[in-house]
Amino acid sequence: MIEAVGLTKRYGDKTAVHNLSFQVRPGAVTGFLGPNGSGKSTTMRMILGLDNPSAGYVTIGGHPYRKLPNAPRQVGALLDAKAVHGGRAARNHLLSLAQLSGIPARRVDEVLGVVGLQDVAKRRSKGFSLGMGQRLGIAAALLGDPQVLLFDEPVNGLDPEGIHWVRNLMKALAAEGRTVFVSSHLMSEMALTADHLIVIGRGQLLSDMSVTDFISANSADFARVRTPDTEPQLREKLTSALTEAGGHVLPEQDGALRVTGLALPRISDLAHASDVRLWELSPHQASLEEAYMRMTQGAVDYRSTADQKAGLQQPLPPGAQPPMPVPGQGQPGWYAPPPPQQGSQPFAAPQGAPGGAPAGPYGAPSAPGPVPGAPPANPYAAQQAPQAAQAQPPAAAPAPPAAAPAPASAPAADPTKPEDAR
Ligand SMILES: Nc1ncnc2c1ncn2[C@@H]1O[C@H](COP(=O)(O)OP(=O)(O)OP(=O)(O)O)[C@@H](O)[C@H]1O
Repeated sequence: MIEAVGLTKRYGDKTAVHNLSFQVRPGAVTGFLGPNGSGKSTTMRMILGLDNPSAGYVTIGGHPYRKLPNAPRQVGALLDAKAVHGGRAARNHLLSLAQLSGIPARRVDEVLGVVGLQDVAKRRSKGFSLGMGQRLGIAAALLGDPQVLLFDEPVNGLDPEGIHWVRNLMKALAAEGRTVFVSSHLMSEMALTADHLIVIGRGQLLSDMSVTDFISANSADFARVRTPDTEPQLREKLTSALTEAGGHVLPEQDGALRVTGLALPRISDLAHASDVRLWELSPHQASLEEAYMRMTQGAVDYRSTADQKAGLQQPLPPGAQPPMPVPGQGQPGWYAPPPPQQGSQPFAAPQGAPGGAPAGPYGAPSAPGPVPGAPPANPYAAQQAPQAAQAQPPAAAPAPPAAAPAPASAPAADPTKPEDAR
């Protein structure tokens, strides 16, 4: 088990991680989610003893990483897949790591097979694609057959088949009773892979719960209501009636209304009592992706000036920043999620539940191609530059920081800067 207590990391004026406490248990995949710059890599580096906490502590199996006897046999990590000697053949890279930790050479060939790199084992890794680099990094993490595994963005650069394989690998490792801690930006991917989620924003804990609970606590049911386009006054009339009845009404881009806080039959009755005809009254549920974005919205450091999430958010006064989310209460100013109790919404059953893909043996990297039942891609995934990611078992060498520091002042208001300025 990994346990963090009051973990804090400051770099000068910048607090990268603030008073973070959580546990990562064995036998489950725990997803570690947060926007860019929220402190995921910093937390992982502290877990692996590569950075010292400014306050608090973190242990693995009750010991700080640096005090673990034969740590590479107990903990494996993929932090930055580019942290390899590019001139070395893949097999030789793994062999040198194995020799440093007293791991027999036959294990190198085993892990090459597990990640599907056996045919390119003699090729220099500098010619590897991003996906091959990730696989090599995962091989390095598995080398010591450790009980505890940390993966920082393991699916970065992988094609759908690779993503599917990583998903099944994580699940299989957890099913063997190992502790698997995986960071990602992709809520949709984590919903399929993880059993438990830890969500942070600006270094602070926003959520620590099972995926199932996260879905029921954060996926907001809402109704779409449309009045005749030809009579805009009916829309106004209905908006007033629904608001007076305690509903929360926001305009959709196509002229419909998005209503939360009122059941469908009640909306229908209110429309009838107000003498408003309806062209549409339909149940909907916000996706998990939306729920995650709602939760982390106030904790996003880098945002495009053309914000695709605008439709989810209530208008803010000019120049105002969204407030930080309050743990357990969601994001102020966003569509309010329903209260977490079950059955309070008469419409729309939860969708996007985890476990969409069947678990498979992790020694089969050539998994079937398209991911069945995979949710739509995160619209932000395409905006993010592929991140340098690298693999390296923690004992191999003191790792350089996995991510370069961001500029001291967040470029949120600067349209000349990319969304992820690092
Ligand atoms: N060595 C460092 N010196 C100064 N600031 C740093 C350093 N490392 C990280 N930071 C800052 O700490 C914050 C958290 O960074 P971190 O890399 O941990 O976030 P992250 O959640 O992993 O981000 P991403 O998802 O983009 O990889 C950022 O604002 C970053 O700029």
